[in-house]
Amino acid sequence: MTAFSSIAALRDACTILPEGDESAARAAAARQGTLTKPAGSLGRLEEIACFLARWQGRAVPALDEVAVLVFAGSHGVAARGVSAFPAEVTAQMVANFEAGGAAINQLADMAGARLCVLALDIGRPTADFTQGPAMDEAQFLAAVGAGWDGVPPGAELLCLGEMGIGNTTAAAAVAAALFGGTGADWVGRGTGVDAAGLARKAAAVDAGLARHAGALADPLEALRRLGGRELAAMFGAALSARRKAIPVLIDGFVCTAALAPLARLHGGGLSHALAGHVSAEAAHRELLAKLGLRPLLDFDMRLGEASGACLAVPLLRAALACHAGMASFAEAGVSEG
Ligand SMILES: Cc1cc2ncn([C@H]3O[C@H](COP(=O)(O)O)[C@@H](O)[C@H]3O)c2cc1C
Ligand SMILES: O=C(O)c1cccnc1
Repeated sequence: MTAFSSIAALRDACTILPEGDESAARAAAARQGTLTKPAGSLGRLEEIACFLARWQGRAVPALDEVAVLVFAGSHGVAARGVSAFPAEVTAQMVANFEAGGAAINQLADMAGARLCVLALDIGRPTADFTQGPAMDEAQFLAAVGAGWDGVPPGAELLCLGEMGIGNTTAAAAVAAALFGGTGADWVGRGTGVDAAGLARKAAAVDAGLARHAGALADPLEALRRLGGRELAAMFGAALSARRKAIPVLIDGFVCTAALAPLARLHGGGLSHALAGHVSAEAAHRELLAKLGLRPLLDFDMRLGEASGACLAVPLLRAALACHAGMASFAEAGVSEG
């Protein structure tokens, strides 16, 4: 049983989205106005406190339960020489996640977050999208459903990330389908391909865009035909989080491209999400700009795995420490301006 029995049912779920708790957001903003600091002086920390209030539905939000979900998938397009690493690294890294040896294990620990890794049929790559749809409808809905089901109900914040050799090519193809342009506009070095590898990536994206041209006006079809299981799962998880009133931290280029169809289907589709960082992957800055997302960090990271999302968690904790812990002018006996 998957969460969605058809693409039409999934599309319906994407078009009617809760807008968050306006009164909790207002109460948080009012509280910020009473705290012992000049109005607005904590800048984005204040915005973050109000954002978390809106999406958690309480004036004083908490981050006791932070979940990190990393989805792994295998890509048919990897056979086209689009990555600096062989496809088997995906399964090897899943084992590394399980053994605690990857970057995300350390960053999730440091962030006080619970890491969950979900491998999605990694023994069975998607189809090469230059030849046909990456996933058939059943495969796509199963992956979206795995993401939907993977969100822990009690989470107060969800960090999303991925592992999948070749997936910066899939992400570039999805971004090009949603926002226009050619492969060259959206591909980057990924794991570190050379100039010839970069040209192969651009050519693969262009071939995919041409192959699926008639179907790409539909954001869900773009994700199904050009994406991958871990991208579809991140999309499903972000949609589920929206329904469960759980705010989301987006990771890098791949994660952003995976969630972008939600913004294309619904104007405010990603208003429950913050961009944890801007990745060094070439087109991430542009993709965030297209989505109106301003990254929290700009750290030259280009890893994926939810690493950039996790690294931003302490900023959210800092926002809430001030929001919950500061005294008001009245409590502290400080004169107001
Ligand atoms: C050891 C290793 C660990 C990783 N962790 C994340 N990625 C990242 O690199 C991959 C995307 O880059 P490309 O499109 O060039 O293959 C994804 O698996 C992504 O999560 C890794 C890549 C490698 C090699
Ligand atoms: O920004 C990303 O998501 C990214 C960049 C390089 C490799 N893998 C992921």
